[in-house]
Amino acid sequence: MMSTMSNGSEGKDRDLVVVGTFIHALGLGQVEILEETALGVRAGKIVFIDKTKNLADRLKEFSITPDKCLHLEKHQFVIPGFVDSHAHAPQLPFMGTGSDLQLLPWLKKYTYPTEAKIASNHEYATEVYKKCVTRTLKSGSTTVCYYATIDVRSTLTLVDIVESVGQRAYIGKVNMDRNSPDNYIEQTKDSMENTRKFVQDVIARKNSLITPCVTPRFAISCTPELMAQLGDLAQEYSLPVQTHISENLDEVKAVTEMFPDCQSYTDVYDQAGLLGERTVLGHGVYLSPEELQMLKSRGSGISHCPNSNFCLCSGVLDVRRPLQAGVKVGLGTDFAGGNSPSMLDAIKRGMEAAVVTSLNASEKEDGGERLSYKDMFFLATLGSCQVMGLEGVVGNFTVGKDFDALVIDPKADDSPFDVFAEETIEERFQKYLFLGMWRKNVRSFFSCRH
Ligand SMILES: O=c1[nH]c(=O)c2nc[nH]c2[nH]1
Ligand SMILES: [Zn+2]
Repeated sequence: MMSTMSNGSEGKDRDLVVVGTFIHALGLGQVEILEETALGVRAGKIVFIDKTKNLADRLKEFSITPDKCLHLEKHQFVIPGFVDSHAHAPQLPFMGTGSDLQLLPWLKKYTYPTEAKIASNHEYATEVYKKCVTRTLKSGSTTVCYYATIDVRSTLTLVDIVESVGQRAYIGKVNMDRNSPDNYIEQTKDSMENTRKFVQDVIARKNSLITPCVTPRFAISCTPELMAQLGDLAQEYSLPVQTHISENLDEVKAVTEMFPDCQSYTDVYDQAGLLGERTVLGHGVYLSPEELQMLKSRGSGISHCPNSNFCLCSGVLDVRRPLQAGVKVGLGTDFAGGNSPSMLDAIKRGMEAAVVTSLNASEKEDGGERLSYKDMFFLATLGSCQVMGLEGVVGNFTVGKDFDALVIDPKADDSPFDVFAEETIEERFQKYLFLGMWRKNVRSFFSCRH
């Protein structure tokens, strides 16, 4: 059901015009359906979007020959590639297991041993990362914000693999200099030196699709000294930052006790200079109104990870709270805390979280209307882009942005849902979001150069 259209590495300079139906989000709750539309791409960028009836004029204007036009079938439609704003590449081996524990014991029992094995066994790391990137790409995530491990060599291998398939990614070498197992911990000095080495290596590749991301794991596993130096590094190289915040009550309590001089969990990161306009904070379930105000003033955003919040019994984020506070929000899979690499799954879990939070809200604290599938689609595309600072690059179909898209075919062989002549495009689109399957319904990706 999912198909990918590739601009192909050799095709980056080629012209392409896609003719058919396009569906994208313009903002929260705002989904636009463009039927009988022609979208022109030159050197990977969208150069025009017009009604099909004006196609001949547009081809002339851009000196494009008709053989460059790809006419989609009536039942197919194009959506932006999904943007997974929070994923752990080395956790793939245990995805789908380990939901018996909550966050802190889960890290000890499942996560750290798996990540330590990947950090010390390069062959294994290569196998896991190849499988991981294949999974995310086949799920329709053309952009991913990845955590790797503390090891530079294998994290660079993840960069190689992501580069080889043309996925867009932020990739972070994880930093951990305390409260971690003896075989999976760094000295502060080594952590910084290795991070700088990693950053410089990735920048030297000059691949505009891949950005090194400063990645202190979370406040519990990083000293204030390390976090402050990482904040300086992010500023020195103008880098994005990713970390976890306020995911689980035991975690929040531990952070509060560890940092008595900070006003809040958010203040811990603020004091370290880690809160900027491209800071992606995973979870944010228990943030206070004051913390949300601080995030808004710093321009930092939250990656909502509903699947992981359910699987690890962390809690249920009422996404309306950060949104109403003016904080940017995107959607993430957070595998293997979450048990799926698919953003279609994240959308479904996000809908479930929206139901739970609206049922739980008392009349007095009514947060407004329950979020809709349109809101979830926004979070999974443009919302995640806003959090990652990529809203000017991808996330929807706008002239000047990169053409980064999935061609959805509801009638693909073995499609997990049925279509009927009388249904509207919008109904078919909803069916895809709730019943579609990543590998079956996507026919091709655009902008992934593989
Ligand atoms: O969901 C999570 N996954 C992790 O790997 C992690 N590390 C710190 N906090 C975390 N939360
Ligand atoms: Zn995570």
